Amino acid sequence: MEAIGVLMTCPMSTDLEAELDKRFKLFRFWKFPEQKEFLRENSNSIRAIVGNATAGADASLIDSLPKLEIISSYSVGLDKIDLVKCKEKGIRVTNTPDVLTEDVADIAIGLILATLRRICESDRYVRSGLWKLGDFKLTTKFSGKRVGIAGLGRIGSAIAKRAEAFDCPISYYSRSEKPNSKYKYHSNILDLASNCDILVVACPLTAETRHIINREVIDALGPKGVLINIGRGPHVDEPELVSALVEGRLGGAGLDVFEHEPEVPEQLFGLDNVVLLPHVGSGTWETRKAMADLVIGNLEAHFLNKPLLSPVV
Ligand SMILES: O=C(O)C(=O)CO
Repeated sequence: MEAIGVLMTCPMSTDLEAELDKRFKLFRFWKFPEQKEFLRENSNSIRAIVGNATAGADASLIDSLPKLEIISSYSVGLDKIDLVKCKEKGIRVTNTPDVLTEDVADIAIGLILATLRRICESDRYVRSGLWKLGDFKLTTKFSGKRVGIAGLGRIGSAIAKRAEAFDCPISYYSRSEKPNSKYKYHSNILDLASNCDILVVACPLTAETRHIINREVIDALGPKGVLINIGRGPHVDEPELVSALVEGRLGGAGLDVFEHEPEVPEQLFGLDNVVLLPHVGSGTWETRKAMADLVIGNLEAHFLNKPLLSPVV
């Protein structure tokens, strides 16, 4: 397979790069400042793309690669890939489901605890020597709080399972009710937000779910409510979120993703009721290795004419 050209869209894992280098002819797209010229020269040798949650494959990249057969994404989310175009052109698409579910659900619970119990602020309190001047302020209990989940897929369900261990009543919103779920279903996000203390965004980003967390939803969650986002930044109308937090109309937020990441609104930096993470939901050695194995496994399966391991298209 050494002659098969694989285009990696951005830096994502040096281990994955090394493994791809061993098996394929790997092109590192980000190393070519003149990308148009690069594509003119190399488009006929590229048969696969490896993308991720930062850089996938839009219609123009797909159209510029006449020999493209498969996009193997180093992510579960597919919002950076033009799936309609792939279907039209018969290009296969794979992602990395399941292997990252536990890590992302763990980080959601971590964000809830860090936000309610002010773990990051407490840490800063100790480091800065303030403890010697007096005890830290009281914080908010997590156990027993009503947890609402937008999107009860693999990750949403894993978050629900974890929150159950904290004795939290769980409810959820999704496009349709899950027939076998024991959790309370709300057919719209506004009802969910009005009936929970902590709202967790765990759905895929689509045209339908873009800005699903808007001003109305934030106001329904209210000054004691907390928003947790481990989905995608564009699920949230970010300027509305920032103004609600600054004005005290929302109780707090724990965010792993941002609308224009890695740009983060600076108004958030001064707020102690907000915990900010640099999109690290799946960022453990164990999970990233499993994701890399899946990316390679899918490419090898495709080029050996075997069934794909995690096909989407
Ligand atoms: O896999 C994804 O889509 C991620 O965002 C990982 O955190």
